Amino acid sequence: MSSTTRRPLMAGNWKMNLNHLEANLLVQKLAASLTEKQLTDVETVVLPPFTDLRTVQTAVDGDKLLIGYGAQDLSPHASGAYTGEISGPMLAKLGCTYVVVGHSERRAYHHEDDALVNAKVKAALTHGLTPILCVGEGLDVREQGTHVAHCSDQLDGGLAGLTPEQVRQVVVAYEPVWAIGTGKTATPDDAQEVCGAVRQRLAARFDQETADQVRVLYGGSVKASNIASIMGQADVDGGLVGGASLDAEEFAQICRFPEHLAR
Ligand SMILES: O=C(CO)COP(=O)(O)O
Repeated sequence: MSSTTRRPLMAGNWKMNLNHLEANLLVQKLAASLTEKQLTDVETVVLPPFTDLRTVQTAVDGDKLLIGYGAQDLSPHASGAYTGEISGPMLAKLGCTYVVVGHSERRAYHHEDDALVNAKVKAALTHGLTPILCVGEGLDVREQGTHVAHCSDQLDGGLAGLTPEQVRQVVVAYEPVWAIGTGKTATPDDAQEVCGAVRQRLAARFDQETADQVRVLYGGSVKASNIASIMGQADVDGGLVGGASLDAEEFAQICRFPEHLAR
């Protein structure tokens, strides 16, 4: 399968930004900025904070918007005495299709290790959510030149114990930590190097069909001005966009990247 048969995915990770009123406005503006064809060609997804999800669901359902949505994290548990946690069944009930798992900010600030990330990937799949499994190296690892091995290890850890059928349900996002929120984007070649290595690793650990089907995103200072060159890479199937997804017009321009490729 070539990259052209994997449907591009642009996912906006809002992180801890926007209240529910601002969320409603942004989703309406985003939908108004994209045509039905554009939303069909490029899967467009927003990942708001938990407190905005019900509002986003109401906007999407009420106006039948072709925008998907999901959460930024989930509990590995389905229910119970886990104060402050949100479960997979709760997210599924709100119509979420995606959930980010193992974002570098959660690995760094909440000490999430590969075992917990793996449990969360499994919880997402059990409850019918598509996990967006994040991998990525810090600057120290990049400078040592061991970034491919580092990301492969995180991939192995996140997908441990899964069948090839389950892995085909997963989206992988390569987000070099040194490029997140820094304005320092990886070059298209940097993105391709690791996204390609992720696909090779999937083929080696599972099978070629699985590797061909899994979508691999790039994230880290993605903007309207750099998305086309990143999407021009064979193994990059989309973007996980932080800061630029908080601006409806900028994110819509990112989602319209095929127009820039055609030029
Ligand atoms: O972490 C990111 C998305 O998950 C990337 O964030 P920025 O696009 O703000 O660099």
